[in-house]
Amino acid sequence: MTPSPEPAHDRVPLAPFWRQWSDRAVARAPAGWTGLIDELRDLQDAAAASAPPAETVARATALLADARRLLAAHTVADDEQLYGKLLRLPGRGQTLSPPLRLLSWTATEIVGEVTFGRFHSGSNDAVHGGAVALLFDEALGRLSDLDDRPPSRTVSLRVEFRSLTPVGRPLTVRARLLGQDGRKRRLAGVLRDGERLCAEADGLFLALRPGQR
Ligand SMILES: CCCCCCCCCCCCCCCC(=O)SCCNC(=O)CCNC(=O)[C@H](O)C(C)(C)COP(=O)(O)OP(=O)(O)OC[C@H]1O[C@@H](n2cnc3c(N)ncnc32)[C@H](O)[C@@H]1OP(=O)(O)O
Repeated sequence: MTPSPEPAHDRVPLAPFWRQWSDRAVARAPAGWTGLIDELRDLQDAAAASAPPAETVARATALLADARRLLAAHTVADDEQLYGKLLRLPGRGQTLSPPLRLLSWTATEIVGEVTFGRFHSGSNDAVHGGAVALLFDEALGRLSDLDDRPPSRTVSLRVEFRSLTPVGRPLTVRARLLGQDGRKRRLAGVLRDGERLCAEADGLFLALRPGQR
């Protein structure tokens, strides 16, 4: 299959480890795989936003159970899964966090755009705080491992919620690498709705030792 990467994402430099990880998943992904993931994301938003009558609930539940059985018949080990591994796509082929569309990047800073759907709403059309933290983990994690830096893992992530983060609007996320000390990388991020600051974060990421899992 050929998931068509957005032009900007296609140019993001991937370190050898991640290139191999992603290319292997791309090579194994069947035709239509990214369409399935997009449908799943839209389904999550539609379910969160709906208040259907009982007949619709029964029909949708049966359809979902059918789809679940179809997929479960092809369960593979974590190493073999495709979900989340398509690094050249904004959403990486996963639905846990909303697609992060990179607009620009250097070795020490990325700027991206993200739109949270109803699935990530807490209440008041505002994004759940845990989903905001998830976005920061994703954005800081991508910058931490960008270019030729070895893979890292989040050790700590602190989020300050400055104002409500709206659902359904394109937001800007900016992540910066503040410094590196051996295996330790300090990163910071801000999330804005236009000029308004929604949240900011700082995180510590630790590069894995060779062979470390
Ligand atoms: C399109 C572009 C794509 C680019 C391509 C990117 C692809 C990528 C995409 C994925 C983007 C998603 C990104 C999600 C990333 C996760 O969410 S990772 C999952 C969440 N994190 C975890 O589960 C971590 C769990 N913890 C661990 O696994 C282990 O504790 C760790 C992190 C491996 C560290 O263990 P270790 O190697 O044994 O390290 P250890 O010797 O304990 O500590 C090393 C140093 O760190 C310090 N340290 C350890 N913990 C702490 C702490 N909490 N606070 C301060 N210092 C600490 C130690 O004091 C020590 O310092 P020194 O003594 O060396 O000065």
